[in-house]
Amino acid sequence: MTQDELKQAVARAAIEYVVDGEIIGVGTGSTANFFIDELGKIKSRIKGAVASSEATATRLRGHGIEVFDLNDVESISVYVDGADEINATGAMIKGGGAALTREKIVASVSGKFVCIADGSKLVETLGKFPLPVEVVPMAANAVSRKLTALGGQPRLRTKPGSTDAFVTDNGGYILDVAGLSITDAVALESDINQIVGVIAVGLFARRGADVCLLGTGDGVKKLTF
Ligand SMILES: O=C[C@H](O)[C@H](O)[C@H](O)COP(=O)(O)O
Repeated sequence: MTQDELKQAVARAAIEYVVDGEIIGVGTGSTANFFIDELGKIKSRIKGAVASSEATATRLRGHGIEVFDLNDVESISVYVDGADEINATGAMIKGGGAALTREKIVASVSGKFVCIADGSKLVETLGKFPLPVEVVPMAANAVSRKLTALGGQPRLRTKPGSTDAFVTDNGGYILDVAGLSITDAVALESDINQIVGVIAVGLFARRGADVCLLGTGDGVKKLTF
């Protein structure tokens, strides 16, 4: 199976977690897009969705799914999203698609986090994928120095084909931090959160996934944490 076929398989499997009549939290990225397309096929079963990015909101609306402002929602039963890396404890690196901050917010108010990923995302130790850190633009260099002191090699994310800084939905910049071998994800998440100027770090450790649907050549494997 191709990587897209694996992503589509886990997206289809995630429909099992949809609670009829409820508002569902929806992540961002290519795997989440397959899930949105599957949601579109059963949109009559749900009340609507809370999106983790403008791109996800646009795709949801394209399927005729109502998108709710999180401030107008009391609770979310299930949040479905991809990951850049996930380890055996359900801790993840996220933010490859620049949506880490809103993803973390929606995940934090959701009852169950269902991660959907192709098998290549399961790793023994987090950190081979550069860790995204969203920062207040004026603090980019100051935060970079602190991340270097933590042993990382931060690089400012730029727009494709440009040297201009990429700007997130929230008006932030992203530092992608390479060179980290993350053995204590909870501690590192807390340390980076403490750095003044950091908006959010793409380390989902304190609030990791509850379930991971992993697409492999042998079918969809379900990991629970
Ligand atoms: O910011 C984007 C999200 O964290 C994505 O879930 C993550 O980057 C994985 O994306 P994809 O499913 O495209 O590999």
